[in-house]
This record gives sequence, C-alpha cells and structure tokens, in this order.
Amino acid sequence: MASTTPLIQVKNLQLYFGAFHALKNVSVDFNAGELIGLVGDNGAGKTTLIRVLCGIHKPTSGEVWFDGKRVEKFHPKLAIDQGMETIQQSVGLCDNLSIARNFYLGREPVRRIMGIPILDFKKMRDMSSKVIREFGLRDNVSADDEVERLSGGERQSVKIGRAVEFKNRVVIMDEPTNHLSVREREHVNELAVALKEQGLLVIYITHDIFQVHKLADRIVIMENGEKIEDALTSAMSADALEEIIRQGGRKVEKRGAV
Ligand SMILES: Nc1ncnc2c1ncn2[C@@H]1O[C@H](COP(=O)(O)OP(=O)(O)OP(=O)(O)O)[C@@H](O)[C@H]1O
Repeated sequence: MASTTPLIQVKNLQLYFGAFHALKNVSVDFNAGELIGLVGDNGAGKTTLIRVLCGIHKPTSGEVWFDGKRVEKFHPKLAIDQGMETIQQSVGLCDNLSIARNFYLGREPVRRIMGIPILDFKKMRDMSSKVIREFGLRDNVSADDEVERLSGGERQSVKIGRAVEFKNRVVIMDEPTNHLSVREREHVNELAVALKEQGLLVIYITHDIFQVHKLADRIVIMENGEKIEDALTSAMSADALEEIIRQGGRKVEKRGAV
C-alpha cells in the first residue's frame, strides 16, 4: 500500500543539453510501495529523467524532493546513499568477479586481524549464498562462481537481491527483461512485484506496455521530453495506453478500465 507522502517528488523539471530541451517542465510523484511503469517512445526522456533522480544529471531548473527533503546536490554517490539502485540489463556487475564480490561491490565488509584491515570474504560468501538461494538461483551455482557463467535472469536476480539486502528504498529497473527467456522474464517480473510488496518504490522502464500494464500500479508516459500521461493501470487499458504512445499524446478517445 502506497504511503501518502511521495517518496520522490519531481517538480517542474527542465533539462537542457546545450540547446536541446530534453526535459520539459516534468512534474511527477513516486510513492513507496508502488510499481510505476515508465514508458514512451525512443528518445522520450525516460532515461534522462531517471538520470536526474540518480544524480547523474543536474536539472537546469525545477526541484526534486526525496523523502520530504529537497535534493540540493545531484551526485550519483548521494543517490546511492539515499538507497537508490538501478538495475539494467547490461551494467551493474563485473563479469570476472565472483557473485559474492559483486554482491558487495563498493561496500566490501572488512575485518581486522592484529589491527590490519582485510576483506571479510566469509561474510561476503555467507550472505550472498543465502540471498541468491532466496532469489531463485540454481542449486549448482555457488557464491564463489564468477558472474560470467550466470544467465541474464540470474544476473538480474543478483542485482535485485543486492538491492533488497542493502535495504534500498528505490529500485529503478531499466529494460530489465531485455534478451531474457520467457521464464526468466517472469521470474524478474515476480521479483519486481515482490520488491514493491516489501514497500520499495519500483520504477520499471520498458517499451513493452502490455507486460508492464500487468505489473504496474501506475503508468507514466513520456513523449518528446514531456510527461503526457499519468494513469492508474486499473483506470486505463493497455490498448488505450499504447494508443496514447502511438499518437504521441494527442487526445485519445479510447480510454476506459481494463
Ligand atoms: N548526454 C546527452 N547529451 C545530449 N543529448 C542527450 C544526452 N542524453 C540524452 N540525450 C538526448 O535526450 C533525448 C532523450 O533521451 P533518453 O535517453 O532520455 O530517451 P529514452 O526515453 O530513455 O529513450 P530510449 O527508450 O531509446 O532509451 C534524446 O533525444 C537523446 O538523444
């Protein structure tokens, strides 16, 4: 169930890349415990909006509020510290490191022997073994295996498990099921729903309006740098939403509940 104060509030966001107007007065609320489908055609501005939230781009004007506080500085490290994790198909894991090392990438636990700090491999292995089982990795995969040998769906599971274990509050899934088999896609989508049920905000970027309509509580459509629709999935069919994207926000008559 979504809480009343939005976890993230975006207010009148404008972003220019030089003379190019990439985000045009975008305002949108994102609530904890909600799964939001962020959709729109190629170049609509979805990734740019997310990059502002992740501290990669500083907006030209407008405001972002996180958990009731205005974000003053845009920096990826600050966004990560606030509990923001981005899950993309192709990035986020180092192929030549073990699952355990990937799990703790940048947050490696340290223990001291005679005052000398050393990486706590046992802790990394034990914790990541537990999590990868919970997140459905095959029994013959061990936390010591290199990520290279994992399937696309298993890689996504490691990233999602990491987000949960480190108590992330926001998980941004950017085309998380691209190139996955039907089964793996279902598994990743089930995990996305499980994350929102645990109270996380899940922002799910995709081109597959029909897939995300089944999962999401709300769909936000972007077009040419603008937000052109923000609708509860219970209030609008996937067909109607697809029509809005097809027509680029021009008035669509074919609305209605699913
Ligand atoms: N760093 C940048 N410099 C200049 N233009 C950029 C930059 N990043 C994005 N753009 C432009 O901003 C527009 C929006 O791009 P964005 O990546 O946000 O679209 P998108 O909705 O995520 O598209 P896709 O679904 O294809 O990934 C595009 O026209 C893109 O070329």
